[in-house]
Amino acid sequence: MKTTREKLTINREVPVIVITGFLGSGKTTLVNYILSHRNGRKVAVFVNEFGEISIDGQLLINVEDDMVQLNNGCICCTLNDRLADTIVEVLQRNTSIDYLLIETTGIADPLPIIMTFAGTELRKLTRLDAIFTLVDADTFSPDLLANSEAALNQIAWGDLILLNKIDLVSPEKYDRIQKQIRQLKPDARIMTSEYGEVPLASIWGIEYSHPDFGEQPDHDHHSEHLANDGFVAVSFSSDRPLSVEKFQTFLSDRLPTNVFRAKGFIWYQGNNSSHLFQLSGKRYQLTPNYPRGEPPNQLVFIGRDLNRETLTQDLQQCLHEIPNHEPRPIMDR
Ligand SMILES: Nc1nc2c(ncn2[C@@H]2O[C@H](COP(=O)(O)OP(=O)(O)OP(=O)(O)O)[C@@H](O)[C@H]2O)c(=O)[nH]1
Repeated sequence: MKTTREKLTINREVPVIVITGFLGSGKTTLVNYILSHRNGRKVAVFVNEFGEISIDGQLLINVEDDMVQLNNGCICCTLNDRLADTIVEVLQRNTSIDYLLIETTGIADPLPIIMTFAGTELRKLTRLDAIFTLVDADTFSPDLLANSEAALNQIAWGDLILLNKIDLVSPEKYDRIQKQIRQLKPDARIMTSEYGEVPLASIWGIEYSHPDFGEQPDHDHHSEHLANDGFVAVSFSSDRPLSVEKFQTFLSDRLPTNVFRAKGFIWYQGNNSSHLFQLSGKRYQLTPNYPRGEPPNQLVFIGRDLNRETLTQDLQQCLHEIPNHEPRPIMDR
């Protein structure tokens, strides 16, 4: 790691925006909004996803060269060192980058990430401008904070709390959530948004965060939140189409109540294109006409104490049966 950094000769601090927030709160939506309003700025995006299959990476707009996917682990714990190395590599490769945008997983504790910027050699190369914490106004409840250390720390460390999905809540619920957030963080800057649409003046050139933890010893800023919060991701992929009826029945009758978030691409029998499937809390949404990737069915389910085997079997049961079909291997984890 040190060797790579020693080679780097940039004498400016590249501003960094960290986008955090609980599962399904709207982080990817906000990243896309920011990217579509970057006005010529060169933005490198780092996307961290929980689960082996990258879905968010496929949903981001126009970032082919300057997007780095950090999968199968969480940058606030197992991938922490890799994040620092990868950032150095990207800055080295592309010295004209104006901004770094980091999208955390929904179960990330932002503190170790802040420490990566503020307490390692990265503080000489980057400047942590802002930590945006998205809160899903629809699914938010004080229970979430009581049961998830990550959700609590996301609010505690956010420079700006973005109360997103405001279209889904009544003014009374909105007032209640605001009060609940202020109980935790009395001086919170709170903004509201629909689909991450925020005034651009609140994004570029904001210098909210100035933490300086001094140089920290390596490996000193890992988090135990995954073990504490008990979240697991179950990924499923298949190159056989799903039966619409069977998948709908699965969603209404068999989907475990402890699934908090699901996302991915699904291909129904008889369709040429895929659907984007998004489930957050109790709501789900299917958006048609997504290009069929390989394999065309890619799904990730995230929740607490999920029974991997049962969920995988249930999804396999949703596949369309082709008469005399020779079973092909299904990649599941
Ligand atoms: N009604 C409504 N839906 C929204 C809004 N913002 C985002 N969504 C939807 O919420 C779902 C989750 O949004 P994402 O942007 O993928 O959320 P995320 O925080 O990246 O989710 P993770 O992948 O779990 O980290 C998608 O179906 C979005 O279209 C909003 O303001 N209102």
